[in-house]
Amino acid sequence: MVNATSNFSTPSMEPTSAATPARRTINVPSERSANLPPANTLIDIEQLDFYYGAKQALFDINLKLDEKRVTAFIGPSGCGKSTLLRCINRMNDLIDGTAVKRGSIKIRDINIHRSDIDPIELRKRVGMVFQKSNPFPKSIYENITYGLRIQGISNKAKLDEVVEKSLRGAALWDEVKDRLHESGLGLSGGQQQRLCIARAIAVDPEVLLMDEPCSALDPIATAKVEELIHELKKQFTIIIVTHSMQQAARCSDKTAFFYMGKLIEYADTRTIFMNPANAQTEAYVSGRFG
Ligand SMILES: Nc1ncnc2c1ncn2[C@@H]1O[C@H](COP(=O)(O)OP(=O)(O)OP(=O)(O)O)[C@@H](O)[C@H]1O
Repeated sequence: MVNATSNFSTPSMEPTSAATPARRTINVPSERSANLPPANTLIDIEQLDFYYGAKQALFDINLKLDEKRVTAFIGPSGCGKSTLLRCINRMNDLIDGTAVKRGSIKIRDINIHRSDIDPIELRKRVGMVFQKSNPFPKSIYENITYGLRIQGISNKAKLDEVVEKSLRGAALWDEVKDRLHESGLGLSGGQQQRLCIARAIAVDPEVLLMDEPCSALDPIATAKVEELIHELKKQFTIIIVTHSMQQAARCSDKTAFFYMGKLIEYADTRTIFMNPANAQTEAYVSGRFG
């Protein structure tokens, strides 16, 4: 996936001593440059305040997410990355007491909280892949076709076509083409995660939200999913929450850094890791907190 890389250490703000932890060195692929051609905004988040009951979890988030690019959300535990991700397909609606109290999220200029928007339809357009792979206890074939069958599609030729296309899209076809009718639970952890990605893309979404999709995977399975993300962005807009700075640097075109429910800095990934504007971002990406 990645050809050339440039090594760097973030410039020091203070001398490293026994009292200060060693700084991280992040490799940012040279293709993650600021020279990407401009992209259209697909998702426009404005002045978003989000609450769990009385507790405010997101404060005045303003963020424009590019179409057919990969954006990484990074920041220390509890800063609101997953909350914001789940706002984008209204998954938080499923949690009692949650509310967007101010602001908006628009996808292609349509406010996703408009009264005529059906959250189930929205989630077809904005698919999600979770930290822990969660295949249904069904065959590989049925996992992929589940969403289509719910939509009333039962034509076998059509279902076969989508199964092959989705599994190829998730770089899993060659590994499972001879066992499509065996249980998805019989696959390895990495294969199960790619099966979940195949299931998500089978309904042809525009956006894929990925919440720490590799955190339960070994390095080889992680590398496969990262390679896949690189391929998938040709077709989908991808937003990935990750705790791995290396993963954000390898996979994403833009990175948003959050701290305590606020968006601190958002820029192309190379800038965030090599030349962040904000001292908190610099401290986080260089490993001095979080
Ligand atoms: N279901 C919930 N009910 C109440 N508070 C919640 C709920 N989910 C998250 N929170 C709170 O909202 C804040 C943001 O949490 P969130 O999970 O979005 O952070 P995060 O950056 O994704 O963290 P992590 O990296 O640990 O997954 C935290 O203070 C968290 O405790």
